[in-house]
Amino acid sequence: MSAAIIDGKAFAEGLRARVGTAAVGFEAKTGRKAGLAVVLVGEDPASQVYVRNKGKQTLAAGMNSFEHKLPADTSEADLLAVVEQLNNDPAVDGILVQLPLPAHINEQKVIATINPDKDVDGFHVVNVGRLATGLPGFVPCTPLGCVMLLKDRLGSLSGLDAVVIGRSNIVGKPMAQLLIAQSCTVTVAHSRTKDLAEVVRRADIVVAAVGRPEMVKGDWLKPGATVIDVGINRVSGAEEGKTKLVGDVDFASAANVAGAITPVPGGVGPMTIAVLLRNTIVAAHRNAGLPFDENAL
Ligand SMILES: NC(=O)C1=CN([C@@H]2O[C@H](COP(=O)(O)OP(=O)(O)OC[C@H]3O[C@@H](n4cnc5c(N)ncnc54)[C@H](OP(=O)(O)O)[C@@H]3O)[C@@H](O)[C@H]2O)C=CC1
Ligand SMILES: Nc1nc(=O)c2c([nH]1)NC[C@@H]1CN(c3ccc(C(=O)N[C@@H](CCC(=O)O)C(=O)O)cc3)C=[N+]21
Repeated sequence: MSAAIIDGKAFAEGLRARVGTAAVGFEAKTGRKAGLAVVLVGEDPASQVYVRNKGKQTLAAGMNSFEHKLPADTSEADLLAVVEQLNNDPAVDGILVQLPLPAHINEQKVIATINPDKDVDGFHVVNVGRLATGLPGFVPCTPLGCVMLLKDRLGSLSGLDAVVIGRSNIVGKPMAQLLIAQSCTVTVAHSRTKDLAEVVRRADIVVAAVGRPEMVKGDWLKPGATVIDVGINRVSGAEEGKTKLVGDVDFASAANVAGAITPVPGGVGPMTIAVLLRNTIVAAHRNAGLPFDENAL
């Protein structure tokens, strides 16, 4: 193995500590804690773990955590009413509705109901538009976390060739927007891309957000490339009956060719939660009309 390991877990710890300091300052100025509301519909075990981790880390950063767990058969109208109530609650600065939602609920309708100024996930069309046009708004947590790791590692990204594999609204597309804003030359690959390995071989920066365990192999990479593995795939482990997490990149072969690579777990995942807390403290200050230098976080 020759690649440096990009320690997302350590970077996320530092970011959460800085958010915690800002949260103390917010409470001193306003007399109340910043608050994040997380809404979970249904009992998907993985989602329950994420929501529990978010709640714990929110409290640890000195903010209030409001968890709304609704049964899987909750109607769309009832969910929209919960979102409206959170929009109108002055103790709530950020709202996250855990995705995916059960099939009978229209996700776009739910996202459209969230007040864009409390949309700490950055999924509302208003925030998507703000990102695309370079206006201040909220940027989706996972891609913003990826850019933070890239800038920490590489400094300026200007002029670098970046390939994003995946074009989802929550990772691939906002990732491409952020890399354009960093002056990368960006290629977005997806399931219809011809000769993906050749496309990836051109890249100085590879971001894999596919959802296919260990798909990207070491011999697809330009030597020295920086590899950000967004994938979270639970697969059967070495021991009978046990599972483990792997990314979308075949870590063992990629680490022989890449210059630097994020591990799974311990890479992008912890950054996602830390950026969620960051977005929440930013939302709290903005909505209270308080000045705040978010670039200092
Ligand atoms: N670490 C974290 O914090 C987070 C991790 N994730 C993880 O990231 C991964 C991606 O998530 P998400 O974006 O929501 O997934 P989606 O399923 O929404 O999107 C997957 C994308 O990958 C593309 N794709 C699928 N198969 C191939 C293939 N064989 N070759 C090239 N492209 C392909 C799809 O192409 P097409 O559009 O043509 O169908 C699509 O654009 C998942 O593993 C997910 O668990 C997600 C969010 C946060
Ligand atoms: N509205 C919404 N916003 C999201 O941001 C959102 C979502 N819905 N739905 C699901 C995905 C996925 N996601 C992750 C968050 C943390 C880890 C994480 O902490 N991962 C740890 C490991 C966790 C474990 O061991 O299971 C790691 O990679 O080290 C992973 C994935 C956020 N998502």
